[in-house]
Amino acid sequence: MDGDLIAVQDLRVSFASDAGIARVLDGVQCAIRPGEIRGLVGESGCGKTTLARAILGILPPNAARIDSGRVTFGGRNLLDLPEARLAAEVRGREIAYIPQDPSTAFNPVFTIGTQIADLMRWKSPLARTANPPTGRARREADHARVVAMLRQVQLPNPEALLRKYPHEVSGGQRQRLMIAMALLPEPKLVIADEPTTALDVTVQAQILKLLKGLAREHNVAVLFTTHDLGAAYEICDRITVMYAGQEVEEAPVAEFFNRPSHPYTRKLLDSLPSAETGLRGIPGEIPRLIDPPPGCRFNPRCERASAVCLAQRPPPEQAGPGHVVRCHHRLTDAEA
Ligand SMILES: Nc1ncnc2c1ncn2[C@@H]1O[C@H](COP(=O)(O)OP(=O)(O)OP(=O)(O)O)[C@@H](O)[C@H]1O
Repeated sequence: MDGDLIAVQDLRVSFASDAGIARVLDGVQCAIRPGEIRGLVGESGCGKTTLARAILGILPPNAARIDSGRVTFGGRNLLDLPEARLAAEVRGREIAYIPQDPSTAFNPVFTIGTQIADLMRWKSPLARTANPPTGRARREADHARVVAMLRQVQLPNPEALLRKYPHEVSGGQRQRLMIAMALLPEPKLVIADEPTTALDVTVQAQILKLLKGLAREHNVAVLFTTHDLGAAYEICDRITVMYAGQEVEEAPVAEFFNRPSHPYTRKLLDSLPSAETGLRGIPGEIPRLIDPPPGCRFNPRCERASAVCLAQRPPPEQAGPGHVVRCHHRLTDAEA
């Protein structure tokens, strides 16, 4: 759609393994507007990380294959862009990445300051200005940006922190550093892949609040993958639900929680623990992606499934403003 920052269209990705070919993304559609915070939710193994990695061009080269699709960003199809251009122009610059576990993102043998200086050497926004300063002037200007950004992510005493090694700071501080490093190149999109999974609950909430505040302040869009619906509720404008490699529903956050249209979304919401119901799982199992169910992949677990659900994947249908659902038997308002 016109005005989208990024549009993933009909993306199909498969992984080769000894057991056969797993069709991990099956015709995924997902478009994000500038400045929007988008949640990508679904159970473990539904393909969230694979979608994030496909956008960034960092799928494992020997195992993964892109079978079809487009990722349109800035008028280009990122899937067609040569790796050298993707690395130089897009990844870590226009699209930044915050990984699940920040401890693996740092090199343990260099100080944090050295690693951030290295990032700025390649990805500083100053390098993109008409007459960038050079030599010492550039280093000093970049350093001032780094210190200001560390203050924005609420890391106290930035100068001392830059002299530390990654193991000398806490997990929460490392994740704040990752957010700072993602924002320093002034990207248009940040892909945050389960960014708080490795942290304890109170720190998680602080980091999510920080990420949301900074994304708004810098007008950066965020693709936030999570299996935690509570976290998605806290920070997202819109939510896309994936099931076994297919996106099934997309809705503005209030609509998502109040008026879900897809039976799977309903079950996901019902599986949230509450005082009345306790913990409830979703009956049945996630399908094997080597021989997935035909049509709508949720059909074996869906009480509403009929012959058409096995014959054809439902096309996207409008269920409200900005609300799209793929279901042959979607819930009515009364059932939602
Ligand atoms: N390198 C790989 N080789 C083979 N299969 C893979 C590989 N990476 C992922 N897969 C498979 O792709 C499917 C989707 O995995 P993915 O990590 O994208 O899911 P996810 O929704 O991000 O899960 P999680 O929430 O656990 O991170 C899974 O079935 C997984 O086993």
